[in-house]
Amino acid sequence: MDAKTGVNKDNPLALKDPSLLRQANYIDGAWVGADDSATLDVRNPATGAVIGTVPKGGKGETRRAIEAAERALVDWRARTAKERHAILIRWFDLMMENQEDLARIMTAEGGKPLAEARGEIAYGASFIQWFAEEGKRIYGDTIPSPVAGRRMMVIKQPVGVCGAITPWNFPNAMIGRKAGPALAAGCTMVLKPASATPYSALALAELGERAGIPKGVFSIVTGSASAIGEELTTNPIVRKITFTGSTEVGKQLMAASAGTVKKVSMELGGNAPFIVFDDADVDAAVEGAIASKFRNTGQTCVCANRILVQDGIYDAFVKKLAAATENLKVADGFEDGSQIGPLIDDAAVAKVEDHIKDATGKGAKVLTGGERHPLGGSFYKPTVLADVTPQMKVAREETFGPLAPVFRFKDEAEAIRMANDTEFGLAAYFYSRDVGRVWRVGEALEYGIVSINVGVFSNEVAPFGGVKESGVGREGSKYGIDDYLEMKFLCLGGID
Ligand SMILES: O=CCCCC(=O)O
Repeated sequence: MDAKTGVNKDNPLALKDPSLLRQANYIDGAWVGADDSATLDVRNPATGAVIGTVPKGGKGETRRAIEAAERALVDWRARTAKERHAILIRWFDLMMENQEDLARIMTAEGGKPLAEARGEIAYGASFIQWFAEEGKRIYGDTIPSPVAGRRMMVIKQPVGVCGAITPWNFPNAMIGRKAGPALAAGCTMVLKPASATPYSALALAELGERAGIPKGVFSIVTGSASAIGEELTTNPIVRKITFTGSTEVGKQLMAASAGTVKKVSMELGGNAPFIVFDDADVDAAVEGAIASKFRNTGQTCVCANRILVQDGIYDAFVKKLAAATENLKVADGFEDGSQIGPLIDDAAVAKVEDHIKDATGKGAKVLTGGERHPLGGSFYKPTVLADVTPQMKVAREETFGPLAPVFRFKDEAEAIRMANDTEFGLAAYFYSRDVGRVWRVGEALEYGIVSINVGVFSNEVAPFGGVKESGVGREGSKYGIDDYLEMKFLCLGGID
């Protein structure tokens, strides 16, 4: 037993509170199996070992969760923001009190290095705390009427029942970022977590129940993505779909939601450029590139996907980047000091390999990595490629793995052209110490987020979201609650 954390190091899933590892669905305030008792295995990607099972739910279970959410909506939206705030703050407190157990569950099912997993729990919880407060600030408006004898007002009301689909790469934080604003606004939610990482979601439902979230307000259905997704997107009771995941699946969900004209929030794929100009602080840029590229083993929609470096500093930059990459510790997420964990599955490794093969076949050079890690399974060595060109697959597709391809550019105009030459528009990064360039490039990049001289920008107070095929809507920040509200215009006459 570790004296500091109280956790059994020989069995990392020997939790301080074992009842957080829930292997059932949470529907209408009850812990239940699938109707036909079918289950799905959940595996640890570091070892391939089965950790446990969860119900393989489908349309019927989802429909019941939606109907429960509709019943629960009546009372939940009628409560004061202050009452909802009290429950959400209890939920936040419980998440932070159980940070270590929640992080261990996340590392076991998603492979994320434990230090990063702890950080994600705090990040996910911060959305619950932030939106608990923002729920108290849902203001309306009055409008001076152009017609005598009338009064004009705008009020904001909860959208209603929301369907949420969350990814495996941030199995806690993406729930906080969706459920926080939804519940604070007075909406209810049915959530389908990724099949690879359901336990993080179920643990949050367990803590939500302890915090006093009423039955039906927040249900979780694990199981078949197609069946659950179909019910969520076609059931007319559901008024909003919120999704974080690939652009391909996002488009399918948007098309399916069109039949009942649901509101949608989509946080989709990226192809983030990371531009380093000649005038940058090269050491700071290398540090930022490592943080951005290798966060969550490169499996983040905002990870640098294309590193664009200006001619004058290209050689110095790639040398330093390769050296820093070589120093990263690849290990099981539970091992002390692990910085690069396993990829989520074999398909993810195959994509990295395909991008490297394509690039080296067209002239790119491997500076470090470029092969599977001796640990085996889905561990891959963090890799730096030099002499990468726009003709290679890595220029167009999101690798979603520990591969840093470094492109070369001549001047500012070329860098902007290369950076914007993609259908995606989520996050972009650049390093420069020229204040004029900072404004010019910041304004010219066609992205929802532009991070300047900073490698990791995410937090609960900032708006997160993309343009072009990277998505619709914003999460987090004072704007994030708007996606869960409808505006109503009240026009009052006949009172004078
Ligand atoms: O893959 C994208 C999830 C969001 C990451 C972040 O919030 O920084």
